[in-house]
Amino acid sequence: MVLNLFRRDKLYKPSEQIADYIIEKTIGEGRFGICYQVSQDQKLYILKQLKRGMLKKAGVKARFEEEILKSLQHESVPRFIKKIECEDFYGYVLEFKAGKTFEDIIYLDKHVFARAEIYKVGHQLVEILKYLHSKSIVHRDIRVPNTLYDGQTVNLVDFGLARWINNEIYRADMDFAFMGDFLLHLYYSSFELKGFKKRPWYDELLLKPKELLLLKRLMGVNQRYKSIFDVEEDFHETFQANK
Ligand SMILES: Nc1ncnc2c1ncn2[C@@H]1O[C@H](COP(=O)(O)OP(=O)(O)OP(=O)(O)O)[C@@H](O)[C@H]1O
Repeated sequence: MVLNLFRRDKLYKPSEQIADYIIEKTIGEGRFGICYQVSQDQKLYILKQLKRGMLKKAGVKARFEEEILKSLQHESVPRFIKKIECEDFYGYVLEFKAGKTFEDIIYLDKHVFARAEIYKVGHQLVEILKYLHSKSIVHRDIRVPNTLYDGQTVNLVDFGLARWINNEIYRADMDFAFMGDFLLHLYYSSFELKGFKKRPWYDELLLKPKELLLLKRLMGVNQRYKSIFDVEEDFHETFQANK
């Protein structure tokens, strides 16, 4: 059955059922879709409902997340379980990944990331990017609401903006500025503003010279990295030097 694009989107409530899955709760609603936590046989999953408006406007682009997730097999990326398509619903079921978003950990829990933990998290992110880029995929949305952490493992979700690298519009190095910005959120978790004057991050954070250069190159303030392997090399050298 094919989704009727002209009907309004139905919002599902806890204990309602879609295919064989029971809605446990709504996690969030964005411009493109609605994200639910669902269960089947007491196991948790994520169900993403794509909005009709977005399916109409974005056309094939709306299906990239699905195609890309189907092509990936990595412990830090949710597995694509199945597509659900009927007159009332278009979406898919994904593996549920443990952990809170870094957004909640930093801004709700007020967790402070020391340098050793920034290294642990950053190292996992580099490994995920190595995998994605080796598969010719650029994520383009690595941000604190799209990364989950349970204190040990980092998981990357939301592949809605991910694309196949074509070295023109979609380049692997697009992920580096996101990675730099993500790391800055971790550094800022321990930052206390002294005085009133807000300065740029590279002036106000207390960073060692190699850390500063790594972040500046990720952010494109200094010459941008060409490949994730160059990032990896500098990342490890930087943190080894700081031990
Ligand atoms: N596989 C997953 N396992 C656990 N939680 C997940 C998973 N996928 C998404 N989430 C949670 O759901 C939230 C929304 O997911 P996602 O960003 O993929 O949906 P979205 O509809 O694209 O939202 P937005 O439009 O706001 O980006 C994430 O911030 C995360 O907390």
